[in-house]
Amino acid sequence: MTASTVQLDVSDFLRQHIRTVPDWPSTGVQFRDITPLLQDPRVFRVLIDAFVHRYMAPGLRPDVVAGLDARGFIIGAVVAYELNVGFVPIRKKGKLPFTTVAETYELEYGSATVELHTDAISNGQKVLLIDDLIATGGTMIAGIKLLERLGGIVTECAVIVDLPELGGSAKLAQTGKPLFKLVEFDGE
Ligand SMILES: O=P(O)(O)OC[C@H]1O[C@H](OP(=O)(O)OP(=O)(O)O)[C@H](O)[C@@H]1O
Ligand SMILES: Nc1ncnc2[nH]cnc12
Repeated sequence: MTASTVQLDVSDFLRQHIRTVPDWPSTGVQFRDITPLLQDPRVFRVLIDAFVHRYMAPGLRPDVVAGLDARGFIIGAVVAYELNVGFVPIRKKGKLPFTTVAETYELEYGSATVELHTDAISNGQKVLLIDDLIATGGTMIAGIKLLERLGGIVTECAVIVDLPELGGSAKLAQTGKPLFKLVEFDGE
């Protein structure tokens, strides 16, 4: 069995546990809800292990994991713990108490600002940036900008779900940052 065959099986398995909610939070949005992936301990373990196995490899092992508010925290923190590296939260505006750097970006349904503590990253640290999903790519690219403003090197971005129709993964590819994704929803 080839490695790509194994990855496809995991992808199909995880896809079955993602719920699609039509017209939420607004008309026309097909919301991909990852909470069922977390509810069943067996599924949650398959999900986390898919990330951990990849990033345990010496060439891909980060110095730190950064997670995007809020669903990126759920998986990012567990992956960091399993890799025995630290975890850094990138939060929505107004939540971090210390001095911050900030980036504003557009979403599929609105706009947002994310912030990072100025002492969260050391110069030259290799960072794995994790979120649950990439849609337009605004959140992920804002996260990369924040981490790199502090001297971090974002070696890879990782998500559970890619929505390629919304253009985010193509936009991210233009930045030269690799994207690791487990499930894709395209035109469904
Ligand atoms: O690629 P983009 O178009 O930027 O969209 C992706 C982002 O949107 C969702 O978060 P949301 O802002 O809804 O916040 P939440 O995690 O707090 O629900 C999702 O969890 C990603 O962070
Ligand atoms: N369609 C979608 N489903 C879940 N999270 C999202 N974030 C942005 N677009 C989304």
